[in-house]
Amino acid sequence: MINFNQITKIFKSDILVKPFVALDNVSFEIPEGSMVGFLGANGAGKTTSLKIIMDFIRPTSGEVLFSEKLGKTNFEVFKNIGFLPERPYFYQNLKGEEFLKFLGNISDVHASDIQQRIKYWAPRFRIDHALNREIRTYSKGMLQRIGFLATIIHEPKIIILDEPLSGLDPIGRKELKDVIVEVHKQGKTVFFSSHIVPDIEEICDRVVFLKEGKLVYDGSVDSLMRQGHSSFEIKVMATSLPKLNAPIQNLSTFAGSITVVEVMPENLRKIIEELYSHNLEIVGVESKKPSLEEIFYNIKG
Ligand SMILES: Nc1ncnc2c1ncn2[C@@H]1O[C@H](COP(=O)(O)OP(=O)(O)OP(=O)(O)O)[C@@H](O)[C@H]1O
Repeated sequence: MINFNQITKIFKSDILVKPFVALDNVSFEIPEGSMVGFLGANGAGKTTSLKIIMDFIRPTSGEVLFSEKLGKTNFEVFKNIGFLPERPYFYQNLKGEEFLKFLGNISDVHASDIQQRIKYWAPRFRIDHALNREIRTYSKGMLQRIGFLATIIHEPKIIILDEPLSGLDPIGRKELKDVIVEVHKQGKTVFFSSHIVPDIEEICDRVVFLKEGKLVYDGSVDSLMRQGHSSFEIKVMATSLPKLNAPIQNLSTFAGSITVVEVMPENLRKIIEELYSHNLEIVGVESKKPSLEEIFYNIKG
């Protein structure tokens, strides 16, 4: 649906300051119907990429290609994108409902459609109870939810959210993730940036990972998870172990009387045989899959 194609962005703020390469020949895709997490540490280039997609800034080289399903002209394309910036501006004196109506109006949505969409979405966004209150009284979680609702009031085909979950407590994050999932289930393509891997692992089917302005990964969460090597943990009833010949990954003691030996699958049998040959009692063997976070830590940029 959106193809970010060989984009480089160099910031040159001053003739005396060295130009800064914020994005270095980055390409990735946002396929139609997908939920894509855009991952990267602070300063990796996520916001810069989103600004380029939204045409707020121009790339130094490369181009953003939009599928015809989004529209044939720039005007049509951007009408089909809902964007929630990292720090959205809210009219504090407006009530929630007035704010949504205002935004629906400037997006040319018919008044009866705005009303119908508010009626449908507000309870799902758990904001219906506060629509008659001024926005100044909203919590951060409520602001994020009404901001997100505002981005879908004109029924765009794709929704782009810049760090929507940052600064929210666990309950606020769960509530917002629930509505992101709900909106995606209704057929919308979703692209959101985050630096929190478990959030992406939980709800996304694809992930784009940037590290210091370079693309490290663009693909499905499943195939990335398969790249992580599973290991096994063998729990042995002993406070220490004799020297073992087969290679082990890690050794730790647990509850003062159990030693946990981590081994790769190909060494599991050899280690078990060695432990038995020393008359040690094995009390458990468990497969240990790395989390997406552990896999990312190990990816080289
Ligand atoms: N206008 C600018 N002029 C110079 N450098 C800039 C400009 N905008 C961004 N940068 C630099 O580009 C790099 C990428 O910034 P960007 O905001 O895209 O990162 P990010 O991945 O969104 O990080 P965060 O998670 O902190 O928002 C940073 O080092 C930033 O300082």
